[in-house]
Amino acid sequence: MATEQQIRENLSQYRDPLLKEDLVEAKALKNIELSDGEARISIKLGFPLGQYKQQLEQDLTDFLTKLDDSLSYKLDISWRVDAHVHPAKVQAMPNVKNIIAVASGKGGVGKSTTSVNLALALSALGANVGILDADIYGPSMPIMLGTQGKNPETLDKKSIMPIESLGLQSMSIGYLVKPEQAMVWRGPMASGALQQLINDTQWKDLDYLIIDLPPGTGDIQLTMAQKIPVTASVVVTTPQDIALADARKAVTMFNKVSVPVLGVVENMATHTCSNCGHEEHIFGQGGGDALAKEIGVELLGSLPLSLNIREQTDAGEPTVVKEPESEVTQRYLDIAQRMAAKLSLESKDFKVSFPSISIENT
Ligand SMILES: Nc1ncnc2c1ncn2[C@@H]1O[C@H](COP(=O)(O)OP(=O)(O)OP(=O)(O)O)[C@@H](O)[C@H]1O
Repeated sequence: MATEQQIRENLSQYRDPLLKEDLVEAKALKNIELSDGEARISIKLGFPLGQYKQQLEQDLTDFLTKLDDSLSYKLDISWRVDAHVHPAKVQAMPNVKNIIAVASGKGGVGKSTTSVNLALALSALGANVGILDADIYGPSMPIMLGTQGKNPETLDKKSIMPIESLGLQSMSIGYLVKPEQAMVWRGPMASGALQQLINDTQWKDLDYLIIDLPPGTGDIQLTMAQKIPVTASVVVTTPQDIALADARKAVTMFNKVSVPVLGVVENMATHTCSNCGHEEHIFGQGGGDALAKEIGVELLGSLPLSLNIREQTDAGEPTVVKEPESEVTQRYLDIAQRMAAKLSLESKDFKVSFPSISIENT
């Protein structure tokens, strides 16, 4: 007769492909109940599951049945995103469980396009997501989300409400000032404006806030990574060597301020012919993979150079919403899920129950 302990042991032999560890080790196993030849197993994961829930249910049932077919298995799989803060950053942001900064070593690699599609992908998986356009000098979020000309409401003359569209909450300096106005701001003023934008926005119950950082690894980026309670980061790169060298700088910057790097996303890795759909590695194969290995981070995934991505995102309907069934959307979903799964394991010993904000009077 099988015991609870045996089922736990069998379960611990299953390595989850997203977490890259077993579910017992990942503290996802919540309960096992045995009665009348049936094992009821409840599992709770720390990231949005989307379609993965059905797949995991099937894979686990098959796996457990193979090891012991004297029982039938009933799986109850659920998820909830936990709030994580880096141990060094004591103060979390109200209503925001996790902040993910998206960076690139240099401009024009498609960081904003990637940020917005990943934010939409996380939302499609079931999470509550916000996006903050931190590119003071070249805000692109209003165009990408089709929210140009919108003005955020203020409640009490201090806090501002995010703009909601396509299921995302968003905030951008582009909603508040004319582009020429911000262009003349110097470094400290730009950092100050940004910080105000971050502190004064009334986000509503976010699982993830994606911050689209300005390109580069200078003072603004460093200040932000230090002053904002960033939980983790993602680096976007293109396969060209020069971009790879710059991407390395971005990873080094996050290491310096002890922000975990969830991985690298390789953008414009291949070219998809808009006539025949043929995919070619125009910059050579495996750049992102090599970089990831060299600096010890994961390659979360690659996106092709595709006319659709450019046209859809630049027209305010990013690919993930415009073509939810497309192969490109599937890639964004896979990357988003890998990213969220990895984040669920970060500083798991430092989990805080949400909300937990400490206010000190000095
Ligand atoms: N995978 C892709 N395929 C085709 N075009 C892309 C892809 N990713 C981004 N682009 C296009 O490249 C241009 C630059 O992209 P984006 O603004 O996202 O880059 P960025 O790195 O955020 O730039 P910046 O450094 O100026 O903030 C945009 O016109 C965008 O539509």
